Amino acid sequence: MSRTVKLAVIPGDGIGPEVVGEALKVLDAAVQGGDVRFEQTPFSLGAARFLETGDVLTDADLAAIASHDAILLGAVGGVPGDPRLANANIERGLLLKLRFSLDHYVNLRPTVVYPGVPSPLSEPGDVNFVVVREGTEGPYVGNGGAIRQGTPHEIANEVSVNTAYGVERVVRYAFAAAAARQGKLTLVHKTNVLVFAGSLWKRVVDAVSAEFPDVAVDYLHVDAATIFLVTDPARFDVIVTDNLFGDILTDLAGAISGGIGLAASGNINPDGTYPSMFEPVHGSAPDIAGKQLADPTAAILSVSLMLSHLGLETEAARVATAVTADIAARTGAARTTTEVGDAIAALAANR
Ligand SMILES: NC(=O)C1=CN([C@@H]2O[C@H](COP(=O)(O)OP(=O)(O)OC[C@H]3O[C@@H](n4cnc5c(N)ncnc54)[C@H](O)[C@@H]3O)[C@@H](O)[C@H]2O)C=CC1
Ligand SMILES: CC(C)CC(=O)C(=O)O
Ligand SMILES: [Mg+2]
Repeated sequence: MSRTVKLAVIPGDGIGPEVVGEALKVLDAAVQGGDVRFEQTPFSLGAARFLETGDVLTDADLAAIASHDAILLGAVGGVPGDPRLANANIERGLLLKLRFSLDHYVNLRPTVVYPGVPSPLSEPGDVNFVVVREGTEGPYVGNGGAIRQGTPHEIANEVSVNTAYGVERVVRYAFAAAAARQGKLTLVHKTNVLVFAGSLWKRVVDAVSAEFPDVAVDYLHVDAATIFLVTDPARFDVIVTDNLFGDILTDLAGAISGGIGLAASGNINPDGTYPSMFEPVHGSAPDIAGKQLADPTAAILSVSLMLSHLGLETEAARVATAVTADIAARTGAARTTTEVGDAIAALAANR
């Protein structure tokens, strides 16, 4: 029986359109000749759209996106410091609004060191872990404000919101992920200083652990976690952490595993009430945009995560295998964004 998947595509800004173009090329190659068809709807959103129209994300945009089965996003955001974007708040008004409105409470960020990949680690070892980052709470909720702004007496607050409901559901997801993997869960927080939020996270992990007796639980303060991600990343299986720590740790995870151009992610609504959204971990990289210098592999691997989420495991594996083969064959010679996409698409089509 044939199946149609409605895919919302948000290429975004900077290198977003470049990497999404290659990711869609690989998606086409991976599903060609099969029973599943991706019906794509492009959405022009991001800094460029804001500068043109003044809109960031309208209610109509959100409703239209929500009516799809899945979302593929490149990256959004302009050149940091661009005064024309000072009041736009693209990241919060677009990216975070999508994550919050579509209840993407699991931000899933796997890290693997692929064979042959140049890693800055002297001994990368068996690096294969996944960060389960909370996606709808923490300091990113926009609960804050400033008084006496612009004066020497300014006070700016940015409150981290952690609810028992929000923490429990992501922790439960992380335990289930660990149980299905190597059976090890590491909570990363800063319980020694952020005592209220930290206490909640710790108590929830302790309580949920009773339901998963086969999962070994570990705890690290976030500063120590950055040490071990560099010196002993093989110790990690599943890391569960809040929105901010997860954001920071996963750029580091990208860097130790061959570069941010390889780091994929899924913003998951595990309940299936809303479409999940897949995107590379990286941003819009204005410094290299338009130069064919971006590595599209992270966006391509995000397509693999999307296919797997949609239950299309054969197609997901086809993309992942093509990426693995391409990475293993990399010689260090520079290739354009398009050349990398073409090579991986050819491998994904060759079966
Ligand atoms: N999910 C999203 O849409 C995100 C958006 N942003 C936004 O992106 C803009 C730029 O942010 P930055 O802090 O510079 O982070 P960034 O991730 O865009 O870039 C950091 C560094 O990584 C490099 N890089 C990123 N992706 C790459 C790729 N695929 N291949 C090769 N090199 C790559 C860039 O050239 C840059 O040197 C900002 O407006 C920021 O707010 C940042 C992070 C995530
Ligand atoms: C712009 C941020 C909200 C997004 C980000 O850096 C991320 O999700 O990794
Ligand atoms: Mg980030």
